[in-house]
Amino acid sequence: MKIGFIGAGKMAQALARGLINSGRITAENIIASSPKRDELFLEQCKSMGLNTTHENAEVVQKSDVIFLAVKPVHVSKVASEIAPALSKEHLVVSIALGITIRNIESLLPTKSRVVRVMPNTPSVVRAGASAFAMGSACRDGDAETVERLLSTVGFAVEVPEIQIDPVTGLSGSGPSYMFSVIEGLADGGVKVGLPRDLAIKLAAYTLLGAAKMVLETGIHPAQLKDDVQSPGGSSVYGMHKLESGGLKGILIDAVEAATNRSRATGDKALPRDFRNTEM
Ligand SMILES: NC(=O)C1=CN([C@@H]2O[C@H](COP(=O)(O)OP(=O)(O)OC[C@H]3O[C@@H](n4cnc5c(N)ncnc54)[C@H](OP(=O)(O)O)[C@@H]3O)[C@@H](O)[C@H]2O)C=CC1
Ligand SMILES: O=C(O)[C@@H]1CCC=N1
Repeated sequence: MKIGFIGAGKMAQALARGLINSGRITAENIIASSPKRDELFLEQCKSMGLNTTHENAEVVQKSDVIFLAVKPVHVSKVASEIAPALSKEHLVVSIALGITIRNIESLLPTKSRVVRVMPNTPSVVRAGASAFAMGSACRDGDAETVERLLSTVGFAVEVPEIQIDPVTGLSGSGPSYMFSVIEGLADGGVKVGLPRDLAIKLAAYTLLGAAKMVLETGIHPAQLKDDVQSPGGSSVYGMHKLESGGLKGILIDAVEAATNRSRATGDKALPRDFRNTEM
């Protein structure tokens, strides 16, 4: 299978690197494009062994599966550039924030096979979490193709499209929240006397271990939390501080705010005069 990325930025590179590291796709079967001004991203792709180009249409010509990995504001322009090169044999996978399948379909030739995916950057270490929703012209087997691709870089699940904005608020944006949690825990460790590099490692392993316990034991996180807190012990004192600061409430607010931002971005990122050309 030949994979193309239109947009060679952070998320495209995370997916490409994860795919290559999985051993299932080789770098020479991946091509990425970016505008001429963007030499840095393309140089990074070249150093991974990917084919690169400044022409978006070339990505389409050389790929079976084409990831639209550009910011939402660029989707409409990119769609108009690739539309003439698209055929019904291509699968177009959009990872753009907020942009609905209906809107992407309306920018491409009729019956274009479109999938909307919300991945996340831990795909780079094959610990990603992606959700995807299928477009109206997708064929039998397309969902399996997407699931197979995404599950080589982590967890992948098909959802109704209405859930993609909430997924964006949680797992799409979530790594940024968790990096801040690691940074904050590490700052705490440094404050009480740990060396910085050790504090960062301990914080990261703590998140990794907690996440693995949730996934591998199937036990509810509240029970796992209770199991750490001895009566009158240290953890409940720490927890009291976190809840005094409204930890769970602030996390809920964060997911909701990011979800709403995704919805609002989709509303305004595309021009009103959607094109709909014949294939
Ligand atoms: N980063 C993340 O964690 C995640 C991002 N996403 C989504 O993925 C998409 C890309 O995000 P991200 O990788 O972070 O962004 P980046 O800015 O890192 O990458 C976007 C890339 O698209 C290029 N680009 C801009 N215009 C065009 C064009 N006309 N044709 C081809 N390429 C173009 C940019 O070039 P230049 O820099 O020169 O403009 C850049 O290389 C966004 O829609 C984002 O919402 C989804 C999930 C997670
Ligand atoms: O913040 C963003 O725009 C993208 C979408 C999800 C994660 N990053």
